[in-house]
Amino acid sequence: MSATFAGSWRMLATAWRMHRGKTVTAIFFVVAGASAAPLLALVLGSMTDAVVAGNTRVVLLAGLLAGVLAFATVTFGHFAHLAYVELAEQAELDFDEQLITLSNGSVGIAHHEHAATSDTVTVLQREIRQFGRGLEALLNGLGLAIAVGITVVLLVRMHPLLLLLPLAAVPSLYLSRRAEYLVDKAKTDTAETTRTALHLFNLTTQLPSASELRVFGLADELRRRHAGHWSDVTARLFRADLRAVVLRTAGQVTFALAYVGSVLLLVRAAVDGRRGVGDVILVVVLAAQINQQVTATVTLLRDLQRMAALYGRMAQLRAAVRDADPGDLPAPDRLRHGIALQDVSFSYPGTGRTVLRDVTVTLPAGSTVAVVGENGAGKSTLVKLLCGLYRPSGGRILLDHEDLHRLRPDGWRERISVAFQDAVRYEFRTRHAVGIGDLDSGFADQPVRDALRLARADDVLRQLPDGLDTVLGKGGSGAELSGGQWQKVALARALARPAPLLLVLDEPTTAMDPEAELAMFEHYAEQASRVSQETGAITLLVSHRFSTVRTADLIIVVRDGRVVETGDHATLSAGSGPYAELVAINAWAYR
Ligand SMILES: Nc1ncnc2c1ncn2[C@@H]1O[C@H](COP(=O)(O)OP(=O)(O)OP(=O)(O)O)[C@@H](O)[C@H]1O
Repeated sequence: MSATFAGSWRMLATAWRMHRGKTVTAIFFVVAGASAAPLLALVLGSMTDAVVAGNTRVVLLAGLLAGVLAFATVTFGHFAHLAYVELAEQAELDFDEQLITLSNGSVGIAHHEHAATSDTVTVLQREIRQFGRGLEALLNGLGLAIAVGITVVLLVRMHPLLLLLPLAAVPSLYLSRRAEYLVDKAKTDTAETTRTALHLFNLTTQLPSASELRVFGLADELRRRHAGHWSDVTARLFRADLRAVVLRTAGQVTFALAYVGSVLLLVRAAVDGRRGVGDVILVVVLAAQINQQVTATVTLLRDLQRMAALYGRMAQLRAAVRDADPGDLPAPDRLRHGIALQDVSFSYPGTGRTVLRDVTVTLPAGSTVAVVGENGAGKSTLVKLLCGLYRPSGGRILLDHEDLHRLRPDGWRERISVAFQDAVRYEFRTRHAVGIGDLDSGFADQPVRDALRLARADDVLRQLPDGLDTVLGKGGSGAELSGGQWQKVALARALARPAPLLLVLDEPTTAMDPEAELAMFEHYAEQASRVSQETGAITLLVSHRFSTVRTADLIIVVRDGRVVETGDHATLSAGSGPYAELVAINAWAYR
């Protein structure tokens, strides 16, 4: 219960933060509307007594007052609704932003790997949309508390035993809480299956997978799996809902019995002449209202508990993404020695498998380094560690003798640039899809054009109907690009950042032909070597193309998570180690 109160309090604080005037307006109308209902019962009772006594003046006055109270009961809720519905929308936006901030706010991306965190995010994405109902429940709860207070006072005046009537609501409330817990638990338990079903749904309805689905004839198979997962989720949620309904019904039956008892109590008193007809009317109306109040309380509590759970999940997420001791040193202006990996090992969170082990290698300042190895060797993982997206499970990464994790994370991120293997396709205007690589440039024409030129993407730009202002992608009037063209845009984005200390090109050019890749890389490396004289910048290339790799100052060969060889092309290819083997296979494949 204390979590529900804490959640309610936070919800009120959220509404207050969104808009004070609207919060006060909503509270006023809800409270006034709710108080009007029990007062209406009182006035109706008095009016009935006045009718029986033939007192026309009181009948008229009470009638007028009853009209005003009935108007307030019926309409004030709508006025309140106007105020809180907008508050709720603002709050939902605020939650969306918090969720985005939390998902992106940590130094690394390790929290995305934890199934529990992923499930929390899945449930939050859905529950955030319920904030409006939660806020409505909270405001109505306030009104209800006041209405119940007035009702209790009026009932006790009639007969002390009638005080038991609201108490009869307690089992109902308890059982409702239990029911809510069961439903909430079922949602958490089914979150993983829901996520899989959503993934399958996206696969079967979206463009990126459409071709493979047709070629492999996967549509029926994926539809079957999707249906299977959804049926499983639906069945489990239905079972939880069923148990919840049984519990809630049991609680309400208890109250219904108490209601009938109270009315009988007053009817007997009226028959004995101890009470007037007006009192019977008052109690009949009040008891009916209590019934509504209890039903409303049960629903309200359910919504409030759901909101409390939302705040709880938000706190869990905040704790999950909080980084242990993020560094606070500034990133260096230049690299003097380079980046040294010392006995680095790594396992992805939640897996017991070591994908990098005992990696000890130095990337000298000012050099061009190539990482080669078979699929799954650990090349991209190495890149992610260098970017600070994960912390090594063992060993250290030193930047000029300073541990990478002692640096302020955003400081280091400002000094690196990466074209990832699976680069994001930003369906933005071209100037934005490239310009976000260097937000400081303000998406101006020249830097974006320079980056596109550096990435050898001038041809892509030439065919865009509105030049830099062409929206990329399928959506609306967008221009869809080929896989290689998307890669060039991603590469331009990485190259847009001026003078990074570490530029990583993680197979960003697989869709380019080898000559184009080599020309791009040589052109870039030439420019980079000029800049790196001053800054000691390192260019790290992950590639399977030996024509490009051979130009690197240092080649690192990774196999099964270990660095098995380092050196330059001439030395390594002259030997008989893994690199020479790979070169021979490559030469044979391309002969
Ligand atoms: N997010 C992840 N969670 C768990 N394991 C992962 C994750 N990403 C990669 N791995 C595993 O780590 C190992 C190394 O993967 P990595 O992507 O670093 O290889 P790679 O050398 O870049 O391969 P490729 O040349 O195919 O891109 C693989 O066995 C892979 O299954």
